[in-house]
Amino acid sequence: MRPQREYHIVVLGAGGVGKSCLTAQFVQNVWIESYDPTIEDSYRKQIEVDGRQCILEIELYMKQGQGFLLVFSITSMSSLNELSELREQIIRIKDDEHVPIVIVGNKSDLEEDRAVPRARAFGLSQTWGNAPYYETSARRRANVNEVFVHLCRQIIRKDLQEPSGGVDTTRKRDGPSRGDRKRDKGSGGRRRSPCVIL
Ligand SMILES: Nc1nc2c(ncn2[C@@H]2O[C@H](COP(=O)(O)OP(=O)(O)OP(=O)(O)O)[C@@H](O)[C@H]2O)c(=O)[nH]1
Repeated sequence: MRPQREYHIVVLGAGGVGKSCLTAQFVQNVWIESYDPTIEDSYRKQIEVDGRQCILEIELYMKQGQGFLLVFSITSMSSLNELSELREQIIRIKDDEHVPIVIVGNKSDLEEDRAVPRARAFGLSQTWGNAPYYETSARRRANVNEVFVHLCRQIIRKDLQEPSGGVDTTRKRDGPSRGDRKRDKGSGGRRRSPCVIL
């Protein structure tokens, strides 16, 4: 079997778009109506992508992230508009125009409240060099695996071109626990708060 690699993913987007719910669905297969920060500490997931075992770990720090899920809510145009600035920050911080990004329009179960036409989000994805665009529902667990797998696949592809990208899975982790980070978020405001999976 191919060796395991560990990849760092960052989930970003405006407050309330569903970052925590998407993550909980992906990692734990649960729908959390009202997010409870106390169950956060086991977020780390091993998946197989194209025959490779990958450990996904979501990081708080953009600098560490190798792939980014940029999440908005299809019920909020402003949440889509916030993504452009986030992408610029990512490119600046990573110093890489081609950093793996997947755009995620969450809350697709709320079609009747849609404020972002699909074509609008798709248009944005095209201006970002055809970044993949998915509509997801954390509530219905629609397209949840797909966004993480697609992002992981992009990271793998990049990792194969620039092999220093992945992280040795035996390395020691440092930094605060996910719970600490989530609590910090409360004092730092809701905008652009990352969802951290460890
Ligand atoms: N209908 C619907 N509601 C959702 C979905 N995903 C999340 N929500 C709701 O949206 C609200 C915010 O979800 P969170 O996952 O906490 O959002 P977040 O982006 O992590 O928000 P912050 O922690 O503030 O950054 C919650 O009330 C969820 O129940 C979805 O797919 N469909």
